[in-house]
Amino acid sequence: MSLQWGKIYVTREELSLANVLQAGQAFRWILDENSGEYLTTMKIANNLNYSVVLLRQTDDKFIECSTYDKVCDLKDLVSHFESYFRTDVKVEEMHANEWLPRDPKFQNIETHGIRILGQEPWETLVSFICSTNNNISRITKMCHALCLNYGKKIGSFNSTEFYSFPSSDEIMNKATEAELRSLGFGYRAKYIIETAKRLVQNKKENDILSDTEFLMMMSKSNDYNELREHLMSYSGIGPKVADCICLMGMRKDHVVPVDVHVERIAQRDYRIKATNKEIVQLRELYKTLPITRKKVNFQLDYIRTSLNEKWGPYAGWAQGILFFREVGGTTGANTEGKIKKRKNDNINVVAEDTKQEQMDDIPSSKKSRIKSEQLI
Ligand SMILES: Nc1nc2[nH]c(O)nc2c(=O)[nH]1
Repeated sequence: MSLQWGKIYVTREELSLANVLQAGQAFRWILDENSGEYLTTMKIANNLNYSVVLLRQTDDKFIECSTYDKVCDLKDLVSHFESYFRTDVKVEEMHANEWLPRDPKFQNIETHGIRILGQEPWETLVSFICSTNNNISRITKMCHALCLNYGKKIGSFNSTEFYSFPSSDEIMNKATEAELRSLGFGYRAKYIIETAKRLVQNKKENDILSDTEFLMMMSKSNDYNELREHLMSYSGIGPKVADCICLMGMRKDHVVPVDVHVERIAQRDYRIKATNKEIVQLRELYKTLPITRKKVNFQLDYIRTSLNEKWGPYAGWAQGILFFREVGGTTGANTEGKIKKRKNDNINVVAEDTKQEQMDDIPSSKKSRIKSEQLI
């Protein structure tokens, strides 16, 4: 099949597909190791149905995008990916004009072509429920299992089958907790079922059919604290997961998700620690937000607000760069159905020693060690 490709003009310093698509933000991109193309399914433009899309980066000045089903013209596809990759945000400019003047530590920090994605919020929400106490390899496996078992088949290309990401209705109607447990979701099985049911109920009460539309409505009509309160009302969503959804699924660029890795950075590099007085102030702030008050860890929340103040309106992007530096590495699916750890794109970086481990082929006795190394 001959494909037509559209060009998105963005340099490799601003966007490295290898460092962004399989590095802990998105979990459903599949790499064709022969062609170097990345494939997944997405809803394009205003289309309600999923299409198979392809991306490649063969030049340092642009990336290229295509789709098998020609769901829209190339101009609209290019616009879709400009929005997905948030090309309106210039990371090099942010580094020079926002982060470096506010934080001299950015003098020694390269951006590695990393940027925050503008993903579909429902898929982001479910993916980050799966991310709790988990590594990229297993999150990837879970996201693909959801699509294979509960999504719609979109097509089969070069013997790889592609599925949509299941809606909350599809999960509610087709999945059970026991089945998800048998697919390897562990305790997250219950969270996914309960969350899908609540979202179906919320959509019904608001007379909205689409998960994307409901979550975007919540995102637009609430300030950050209220939005986080809403997100944390779903089963399995705590402050870190809620903040990842805000940042990577709702374009809340200032939000800094704080997990053990960011806590380590904050304490080691910035000596951030809340005093009792600061904790009391946060408690007071959350007086009208009972779920936040219950679920939040005040020390971690203080780190979140401190880093947000330090790095400014695009603090979440600064976190993304430090997170990649701290946790490192890319891991994702290939067209043979294997999940592999890969080398980072070494744009102005010394490549890390990333052995091409096939996670699925590693004996389970060793897996627990690898899992704990890669928890994100
Ligand atoms: N940029 C980030 N990616 C992430 N993945 C994940 O699971 N957590 C994070 C995060 O905090 N930042």
